[in-house]
Amino acid sequence: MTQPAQSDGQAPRKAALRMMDAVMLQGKLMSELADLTDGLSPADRARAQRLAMTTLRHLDKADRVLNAYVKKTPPVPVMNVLRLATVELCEEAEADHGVVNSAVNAVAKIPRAGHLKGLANAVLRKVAKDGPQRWTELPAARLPLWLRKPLAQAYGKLDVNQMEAVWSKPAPLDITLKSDASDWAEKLGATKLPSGSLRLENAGRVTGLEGYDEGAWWIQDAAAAMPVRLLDPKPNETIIDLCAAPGGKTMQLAASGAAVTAVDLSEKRMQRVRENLDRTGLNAELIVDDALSVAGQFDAVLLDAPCSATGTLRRHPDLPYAKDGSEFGALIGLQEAMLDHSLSLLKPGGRLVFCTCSLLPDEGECHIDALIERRSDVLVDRGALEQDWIDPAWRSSEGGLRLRPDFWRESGGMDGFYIAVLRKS
Ligand SMILES: C[S@@+](CC[C@H](N)C(=O)[O-])C[C@H]1O[C@@H](n2cnc3c(N)ncnc32)[C@H](O)[C@@H]1O
Repeated sequence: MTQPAQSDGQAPRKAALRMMDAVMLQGKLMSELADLTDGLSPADRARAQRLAMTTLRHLDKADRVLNAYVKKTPPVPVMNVLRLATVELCEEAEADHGVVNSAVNAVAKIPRAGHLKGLANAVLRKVAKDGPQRWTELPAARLPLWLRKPLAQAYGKLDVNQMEAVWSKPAPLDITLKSDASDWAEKLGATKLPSGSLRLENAGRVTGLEGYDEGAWWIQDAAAAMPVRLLDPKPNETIIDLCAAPGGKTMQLAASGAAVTAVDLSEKRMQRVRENLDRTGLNAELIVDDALSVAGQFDAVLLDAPCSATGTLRRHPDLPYAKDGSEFGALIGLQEAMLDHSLSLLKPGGRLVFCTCSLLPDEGECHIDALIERRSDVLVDRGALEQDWIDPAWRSSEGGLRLRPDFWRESGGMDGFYIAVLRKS
């Protein structure tokens, strides 16, 4: 098979711009846009994705640099060309001449905006001259207001600044080991985090790392591995994992020796769970269905409910620009229904871990507050959070665990998550 030829650098830029336009104008997530890099070599595809992600990560900072030179904001596709070029000049320190020329040519080809190429040229020459210095003086990029406002209400502006500082850097690679009694930290040159996950800086190609092929570990953010650590699964317990794909938590549960049933609505995403279990040599019964339709009685339930994913912005800087919060009301309703249904799957005395990778209290703390009000047979298990790797300040008043991106920030932060351990009488 002939490989697509390596390009001169224009193809990745063009693809990055197509992706940014689709995120900002059509509300698409980067994960839905793989077809926009069709025909590119693997190296160009990776570069296109990196350019788009880096520009989205620093978008507000690029706008603040550009605002000094742009009097009237041009249409989004033109603005995206300017933003990409600004990030290349200021964050990536690419050569001025190539970046400016490429951007001017890109603007010339935008339908009904070609006449703005002169503006692009003038603005970017100024950015090339003064932008890199200004870049170093600016604080980390701010989130769009629709998301910044509720986070500032929940955590205060200063703490949101700290979260934004963590989000301005790419995430390290965290992995979960199949068996804790192993020397993988040493073999991989990784740091062992207090919760047991391993962290690698600049990991490179994941599939090339030692232990990947033999399934000794899997990629999982340290925060995402905490719900199962708190569920504390035991061999032969029956555990149902609701909303399981791509299966990070399913593998943790299966590795404990529990009898695991994993449920996900998406056949395509469940295929990822199958592949992950095959690679790691772990077992679980897989059911493709709506979590609200499954029946049975289990010793424990893990509910990792679908949510806004606002805790995962380090790896998904596209999310604040693809979304506007309008879908979140429906998600909050679904989470409440799933929480009630999960409790119906629990044997008396059983335990349920509810979690979301969200920073919005409406998708975490508020659910547990409301649940305690409406169910006298459910208790929040505060004792489950008495772990030496849990900072007491992470515990919230209703008894759950609030994880934030700026926790462990000296070693690279973590995903935002909410976790509560519940017991049914
Ligand atoms: C946050 S992800 C789960 C991550 C997973 N627990 C892990 O650790 O790898 C949410 C999942 O919920 C699934 N989902 C959404 N609505 C669902 C429903 N009604 N029933 C079952 N699964 C659902 C999605 O397909 C998605 O895979």
